[in-house]
Amino acid sequence: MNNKLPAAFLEKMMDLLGSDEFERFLESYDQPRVYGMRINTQKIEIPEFLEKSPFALTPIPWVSEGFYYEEGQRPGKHPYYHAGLYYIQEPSAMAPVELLDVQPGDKVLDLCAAPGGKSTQIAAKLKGEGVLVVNDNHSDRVKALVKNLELFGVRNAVVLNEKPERMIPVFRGYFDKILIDAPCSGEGMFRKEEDMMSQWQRHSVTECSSMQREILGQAAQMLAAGGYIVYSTCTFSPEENEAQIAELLDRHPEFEVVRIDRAEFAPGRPDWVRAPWCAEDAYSEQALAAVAGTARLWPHRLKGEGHYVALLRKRDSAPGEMAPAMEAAAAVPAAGERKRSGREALRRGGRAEAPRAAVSLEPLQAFAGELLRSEPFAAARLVCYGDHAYASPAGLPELHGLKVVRPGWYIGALHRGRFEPSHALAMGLRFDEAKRVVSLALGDARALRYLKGETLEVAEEEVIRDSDTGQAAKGYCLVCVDGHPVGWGKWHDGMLKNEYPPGWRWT
Ligand SMILES: C[S@@+](CC[C@H](N)C(=O)[O-])C[C@H]1O[C@@H](n2cnc3c(N)ncnc32)[C@H](O)[C@@H]1O
Repeated sequence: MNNKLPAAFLEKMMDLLGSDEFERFLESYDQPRVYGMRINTQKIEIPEFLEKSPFALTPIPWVSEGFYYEEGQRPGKHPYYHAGLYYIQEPSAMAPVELLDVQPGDKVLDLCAAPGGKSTQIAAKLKGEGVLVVNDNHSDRVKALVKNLELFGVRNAVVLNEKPERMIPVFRGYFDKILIDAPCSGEGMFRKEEDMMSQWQRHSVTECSSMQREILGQAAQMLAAGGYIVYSTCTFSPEENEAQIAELLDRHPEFEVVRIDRAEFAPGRPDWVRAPWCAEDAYSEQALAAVAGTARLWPHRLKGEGHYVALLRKRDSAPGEMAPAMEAAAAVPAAGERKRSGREALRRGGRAEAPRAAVSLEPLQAFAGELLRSEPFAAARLVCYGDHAYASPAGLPELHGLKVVRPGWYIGALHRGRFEPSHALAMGLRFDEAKRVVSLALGDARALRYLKGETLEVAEEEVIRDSDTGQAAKGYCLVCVDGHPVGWGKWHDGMLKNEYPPGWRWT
């Protein structure tokens, strides 16, 4: 494969790495690709997953939830995938979130988030506590981001489709942690996606560098004093990596590099911030020295495609720090007023209308009383956008004026006095949070038939329900496979009507 690599890329890597290391780097392109998956610890503990995993897994050293699986295994074709028990992710791409050290309760921004691999990793670390704002400026890519968050069962994420500069007035100084997984020239993707080679041109590095510079400066303004930014790329060029960090340090003296010390990772290369790749003498010596504390993941030094990661801290009393954005006033809609459809707006433009405090939540409350054992949205703020109800994480600033794709966990639709639960609600619940469940064993042929969208024969005694209250079998049931929710069904008279969304079906 290495004979397909762009000549200008090879020439540059030879200059940077020197002949010995360049040889090893080049040989890595002829090694077989490695494959990774990350266990969703929000849904299953690692030992339990390992015990029942149908895949041969070996740990990825730099991420506790990450495992290599073998070529030929197809984790995307398994009911556990449909239950959101793992995310398939390139192993070195798991490093940035690990280094961000997200804790439950943090307010975290994933600024360039689609399709959401790293967002799901952050969400698992938040364990449902705190606020996760995910954003991507590309409206089509945001759809995959929404789907992945729903599949993962994330309850506390807000999805935006915005230009970062428009987010600054809303989120100035708000976040504890920000991930910038920057758009880049993708040199670390050549082995995984050969198309990236044909797209790569020398000038794409220059274009990406100017985007990255802008995004870093914008993110810096949304971080609270004492907060952390992880900046990452899947490319090797110093213009997009060390030079970006050196420039940020010179422009924003309130930032410092936190040294990344992991045996598997190589240090950042201040000596590569030089002509002809980078402007000579453009950065202070102090900033250049600091970038040695950033990290490079090389495909010839570890089992992964390659990444660059920098961990930055904004000092506690940053000069000119603004007050954090104010929390929005509680906005639980009042009962009995008119509803309007925001669903269409979400579908067409990927964007919600402004919330309306006008929809009766009674049908939702009745559904929750009948079906839910726990109060999964108790800590959130219920908001209605048109006919659609969301549980919005508490502590969010007012989002007016922003392109909001999901203002929180999508709970369902309120139509003509009825409530239709969303697929996202099913995926965010646990087995023991529902009062009416149809639980299918992994080996039960009906599990696959459910995922294919078929109606199932289910005997009344198979509907697990609240025996204390003499609950009827008829109505919505949470369908689980091997104890993990996969969607809704509606039971009536020995049949389970399939509510699995068409776009999610097993094909
Ligand atoms: C490397 S990808 C992100 C991958 C993602 N973090 C993941 O793990 O799945 C970079 C993303 O940045 C988005 N992007 C490009 N320019 C942007 C900008 N100015 N603001 C926000 N997102 C941007 C692209 O649409 C792309 O989805």
